[in-house]
Amino acid sequence: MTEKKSGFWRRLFGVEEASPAPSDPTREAHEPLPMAPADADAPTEPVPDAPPAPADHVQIQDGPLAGPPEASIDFIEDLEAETHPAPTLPPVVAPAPQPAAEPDKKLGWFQRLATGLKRSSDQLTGGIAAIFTKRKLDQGMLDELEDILIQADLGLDTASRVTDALAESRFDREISPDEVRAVLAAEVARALEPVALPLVIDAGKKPFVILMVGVNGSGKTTTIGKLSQLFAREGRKVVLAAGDTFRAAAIEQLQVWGRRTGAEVIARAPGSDASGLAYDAMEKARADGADVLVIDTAGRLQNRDELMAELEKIIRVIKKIDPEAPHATLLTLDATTGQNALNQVEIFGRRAGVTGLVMTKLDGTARGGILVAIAQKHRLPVHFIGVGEGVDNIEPFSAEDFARAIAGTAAR
Ligand SMILES: Nc1nc2c(ncn2[C@@H]2O[C@H](COP(=O)(O)OP(=O)(O)OP(=O)(O)O)[C@@H](O)[C@H]2O)c(=O)[nH]1
Repeated sequence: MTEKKSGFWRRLFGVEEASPAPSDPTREAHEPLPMAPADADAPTEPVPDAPPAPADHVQIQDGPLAGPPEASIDFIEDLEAETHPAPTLPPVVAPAPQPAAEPDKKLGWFQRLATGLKRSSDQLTGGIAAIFTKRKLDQGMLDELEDILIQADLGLDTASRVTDALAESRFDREISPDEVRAVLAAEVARALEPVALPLVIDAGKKPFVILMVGVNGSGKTTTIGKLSQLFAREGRKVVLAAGDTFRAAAIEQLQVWGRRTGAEVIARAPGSDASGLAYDAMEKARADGADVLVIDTAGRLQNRDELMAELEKIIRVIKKIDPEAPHATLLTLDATTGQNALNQVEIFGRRAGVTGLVMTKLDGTARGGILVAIAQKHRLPVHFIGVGEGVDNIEPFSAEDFARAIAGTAAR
């Protein structure tokens, strides 16, 4: 099959592909990606050397923060009500732990997942249907399939595995699109299985500290709202820290989520020192006996060194109170950013010690296969995926469900 494997690269670049390193045959031979252009407009907060403010300087702002009218809570809620009717929420105070998902609830989630991944799935299944038209499987069809899988951002490794599996079992025999989709689902599940790991909240850590990091607009604050809802349903006491101190609207957005999910929100005025706020939030969450503290941070492009240094400072300050914290550092990745997400994982991983991933906005792209490429390259746990803005659009990540949804095969 060596002739087939070189097909995509030869056709694309007129050259043979580089072989993966023999020591790690499952990794892709990715060139370092070009950095995103520097965001010259992003505000740069000075990082003072002074130690963080003592706990009694905590400002918990119950009322609206100062800011333009379009950043007010009322405005945001009115706007959200207009554009996204608020989902019905359960009672916010100490709900009882939920039993395991019932079959129809599980099916409901799968349908939502399949709807969310429809663009990616349509792209793949449409391409497969066009190639596999009751003909005997030949090399040309395998090459075309490989192109489609690579265009869907699944990565060369998975694309090759799928075509190899088909070539081994079905070469020169008739094959239907359904059979190809089944092989695709199996290979995607196989690639994702090792990284589909739940976010385990260690009840022995009080609070269990989660730091959310990611580039601007990748979905940190929305994911915090969803997680807060999830934790509240599990009966946990949650505190949220509005560490995105650059944007008044981000602080207020978090306060809205806090109100909706029954979580206390620790905030300071816009422009405050983010590491000082993180310190205050740690002390307050600890004093209150919170189970989970989730710290929001300002979005930052991974190539902005001074902003990445600020993130490192936040982590250092958190460790002054609990050397083991943060217990989880979650990177939110916007699926629509495509290949740049690979670069984000690498740099945030190096600077902030990312422990797990949340991929958001999979409903907004036809190239959701990027999750598979990331899983194979970086091997970081994928805890959750986002397929919608609503508070209920979160569920622990399941490799098999994702694979079936993206390959357009039926639910289990
Ligand atoms: N369609 C869709 N939209 C999402 C999803 N997750 C987040 N969003 C939207 O993406 C936009 C940005 O989300 P935020 O949560 O504000 O992102 P952020 O990372 O906190 O942004 P910054 O504070 O600018 O760094 C909002 O309009 C969200 O509603 C998702 O899974 N699907």
